[in-house]
Parts: sequence; C-alpha cells; structure tokens
Amino acid sequence: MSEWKFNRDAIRAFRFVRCGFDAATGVAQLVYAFDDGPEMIETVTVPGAPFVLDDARAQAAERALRLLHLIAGVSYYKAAVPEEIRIDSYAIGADTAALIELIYVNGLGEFAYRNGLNLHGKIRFPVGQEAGAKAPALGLREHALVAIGGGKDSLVSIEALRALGVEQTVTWIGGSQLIRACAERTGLATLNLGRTLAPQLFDYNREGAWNGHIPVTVLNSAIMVFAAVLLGVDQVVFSNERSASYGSLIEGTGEVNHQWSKGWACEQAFGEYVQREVASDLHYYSLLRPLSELAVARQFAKTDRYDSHFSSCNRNFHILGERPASRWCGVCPKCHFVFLALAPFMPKPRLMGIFGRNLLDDPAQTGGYDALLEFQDHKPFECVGEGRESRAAMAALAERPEWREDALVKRFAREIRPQLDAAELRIEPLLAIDDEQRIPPALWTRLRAHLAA
Ligand SMILES: CC(=O)N[C@H]1[C@@H](OP(=O)(O)OP(=O)(O)OC[C@H]2O[C@@H](n3ccc(=O)[nH]c3=O)[C@H](O)[C@@H]2O)O[C@H](CO)[C@@H](O)[C@@H]1O[C@H](C)C(=O)N[C@@H](C)C(=O)N[C@@H](CCC(=O)O)C(=O)O
Ligand SMILES: Nc1ncnc2c1ncn2[C@@H]1O[C@H](COP(=O)(O)OP(=O)(O)OP(=O)(O)O)[C@@H](O)[C@H]1O
Repeated sequence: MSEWKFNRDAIRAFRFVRCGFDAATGVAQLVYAFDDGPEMIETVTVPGAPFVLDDARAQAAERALRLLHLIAGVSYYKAAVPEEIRIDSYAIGADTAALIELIYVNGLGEFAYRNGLNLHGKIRFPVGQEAGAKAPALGLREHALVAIGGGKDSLVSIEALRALGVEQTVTWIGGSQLIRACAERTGLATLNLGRTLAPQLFDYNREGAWNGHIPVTVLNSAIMVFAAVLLGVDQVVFSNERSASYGSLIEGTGEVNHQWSKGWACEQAFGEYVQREVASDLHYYSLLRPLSELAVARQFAKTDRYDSHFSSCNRNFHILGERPASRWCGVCPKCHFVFLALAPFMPKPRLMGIFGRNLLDDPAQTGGYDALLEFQDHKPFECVGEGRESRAAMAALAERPEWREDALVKRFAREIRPQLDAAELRIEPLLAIDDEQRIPPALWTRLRAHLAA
C-alpha cells in the first residue's frame, strides 16, 4: 500500500478513532486520523496509578475521557478542517455535539479569522444514541484541583483559597519548568499531569497544515476534569477573569476572541455539561470570574512571594523550541499589559525588579501600547485586559510623579487622553466585584468578603 501523504486540501474526513485509559499506568490514549491515514495518538498521564475504580467512578471516567477525546481533537482537526467529522468507536447525543461544536467554532475563531476560513455552519458532529444514564453523584471528597499557569491569575486564586482554608492541590499540565517552580513556591500539594501531542502534527505543520490558536484552556479543563474523577475530588478550579469574555473588535468582521475558552460562555457551557453528563457533584468554575484584570492585578500586588518566579509571557510555554533568555520578553502584548496592570498597585522599584526594565519608558513599545489602549488599532489577539482597563491604568499613572515623565505615559497624557471622556478613565469602577460566577455558594460568600478586605 503506498505510504499516505498529508495533503491538506485533499483530505475529506477527520476521524475520532478511539480513546482508552490504562488504570494500571494512568495513561490515556486519544486516537485520531485523517481519512485512511496513520493514527495520530495523543497521550495524557495522570500520576497516582494504579487506579482502582468502582463501577460508578469507572463509568464517569469513561464519560470524562470521551469528553476529553472530543475536545482535544481540535488540535488535529484544525490542520485540514475537512468537510466530514466521523466518530468511529462511540456515539454522542445532541447535547454533547452541541457543546463540542460551540467549542470548536468559537475556540477556533481567531484561527479562522487569521486563515481566512469560515467555520460557521461547517463543523457538524454526527449525533447518535449516546450510551449511559445521566451523571450520578459519585460521593467525591471535598478537595480542589487548582490549575496553575505560571502567571499572576492562578496565583491570586491559590492565595485566596489558602487564606480561606480550602484544601487544594496545585495542578498543571505539561513540562514547563517555570510553572513547576511557581507550583513548588506555593508550598502546597502539587500534581503534574503529562501530555504528549501526536508527533505527526508537527510534521503536518511543516507540510502546509492550517495552523493557529486553539481553545487550550477548555482542553486543559477537560484534562483536569478527567483527573478529578480518577482522584475522586469534587472541584476543578481555574482562574479566568471577567475581562476574558471580551474579544477584539475587528472592522468588517465583528468580535474575535483570542481567549474564548477562558470566557464566561465557555465556563458555563462546559461546567454545566460536566455536572449533567460526567458527575453531578463535580464542580468546575473560575474563582476569578467576578474580577477584572485590574482587580486581579491589585490582589496579586498584595504579596511579593512570587515576584521572582511568575511570568505571564507566553513565550515561556512553547512545547518546541528554545527557552527564552528571560521570563519576560518585554515586547509581547502580555508583557505590555501585565506591566501596565500592576503599575498602579505596586511601588515602581518593585515592578522594575520583576521585569528588569521600564516598558513604559521605551518608545519602541509605542505600537504595542497603542493596541492595548485601542488607540488607532484593535486590542491584540492575546490574553490581555479590556481596552478601558488599559486606558484607566495609564490615566492613573499620568497622575503619579514617578511615572508621568516616562515616554509612553507622557505621550498618553498629551496625545491620547485629551480625546477620551475623563469619566471613562476612573479605575475604581473597574475594580468592582461582579456577581456573574458559578463558584459554590458557601465559598463565594467567604471569597467576596476576602476580596473586599
Ligand atoms: C505557547 C504558545 O503560545 N503556543 C502557540 C504557538 O505555538 P508554537 O507553534 O509557537 O509552539 P508550541 O506551543 O510548541 O506548539 C507547537 C505546535 O503544536 C500545536 N499545538 C500545540 C499545543 C496544543 O494544545 N495544540 C496544538 O495544536 C500547534 O500547531 C503549534 O504550532 O502558536 C500556535 C499556532 O498559533 C498555537 O496553537 C500555540 O498555542 C498553544 C496551544 C498554547 O498553549 N497557547 C496558550 C499560550 C494560549 O494561547 N493561551 C490563551 C488561552 C486561549 C483559550 O481560549 O483557552 C491565552 O493565554 O489567552
Ligand atoms: N499548563 C497549564 N496547566 C494547567 N492549567 C493551566 C496551564 N496553563 C494555563 N492554565 C490555566 O488556564 C487559565 C488561563 O491561563 P492564563 O495563562 O491566563 O493564567 P495564568 O498563567 O494563571 O495568569 P496570566 O494571565 O497572568 O498568565 C488559568 O486558570 C491557568 O491556571
């Protein structure tokens, strides 16, 4: 048989071939293929094997594994975005298909925009008779797997849960040494979940596959939900703030959200599905949903415990390629935004100590900050706060003697602020704690009081 060759535009179908879990080793296999091509196998490893599961937990683990199989397929589907989607080894109902199509169409929003593809109405999952009853309660023990990403957001959650006495395991996926260092710095229990992508994907990328951004947060969430079932714990906690629900407004296209799967719509759809279809007592939520990016930055500034460990710069988190020389590249939108968001809430020398330089006194960063401010440009496709948050933070610095002479702050005061409504530039309204969240009620009451302190 002639060897199958990846030819992006000739591929007709994307196949979910099968998924399986070996309880003796803790290794899950997620298997995909294009047409009759080679199997692409992604693995996820959960430490703590061998797992001995009663029937109810084993069935819930199977449901969580299938959910993961369906969501993680996005990495491979995107390489060719073929017309047909096939599920070879199990059937899904309309509820499951609707969730996965929501995640694919919205989570690939930036991918489609940048590649000039229209995925609306194109992504259709086959619906059949889904086996298994609705999710029972599993009697999961009260304990939170708290996702850590190495940046400020999850560290704010971890410290808030510590202050509230919530039992937690700091959890991350992949091999990032930066995340490991942050996790160990917490002094709490840690859990590192393994993940290896199918190697063919990197080859296909070199051979002309479509490529771009994927909804990695809901993918990480599905991995942690699977782990929570295996470990018998009742909470999976992420740290996605309110601002993540708002995308970039693109002329002639509308809103494109780089971080859709960090947004409220995804948290609700995924969290409700998990309780309906995986385990009714398994709670998935973002602890920071009620907060804006500026409110998160203000909370983060309250402790310097992680100043020498954390980074929000995504250049630290590539699977392939070199590790960056510094934790902060200083030229990407996340570096620009985190520097600006922290500046109003911590002494300037401390911030300069974290970044090693003053990004706001570097004229070369003008374009980057204009995009953050939505001045003559749209918000960058990155996990950054809303434009109004950046504008309010810059306006606050323009009133500070230690900041107002810096190049970009002075430019904002002279050229941009005069064109803005002063009422829109106040920080206080942006620090308000919202009520849109799905945090367990007893915890939410205590957290609200803690955040208001
Ligand atoms: C770290 C990063 O930004 N990676 C994006 C980058 O990938 P790159 O090619 O530079 O290198 P690698 O990260 O090593 O990935 C190699 C290829 O592997 C594919 N891939 C990787 C992980 C995965 O889960 N699925 C995959 O398909 C992909 O084809 C890579 O090229 O550029 C890629 C193409 O634009 C992005 O797909 C990579 O994005 C990662 C999946 C990633 O982890 N990105 C996060 C930093 C991220 O974007 N977080 C968002 C949350 C978005 C959300 O809605 O959840 C955020 O912080 O806002
Ligand atoms: N490798 C990972 N494993 C598990 N969870 C992760 C991983 N990377 C990010 N996350 C989680 O996904 C969510 C979004 O990631 P994000 O990078 O925005 O958060 P962060 O790193 O905590 O903060 P920052 O926005 O400052 O980078 C957070 O809850 C984060 O903990």
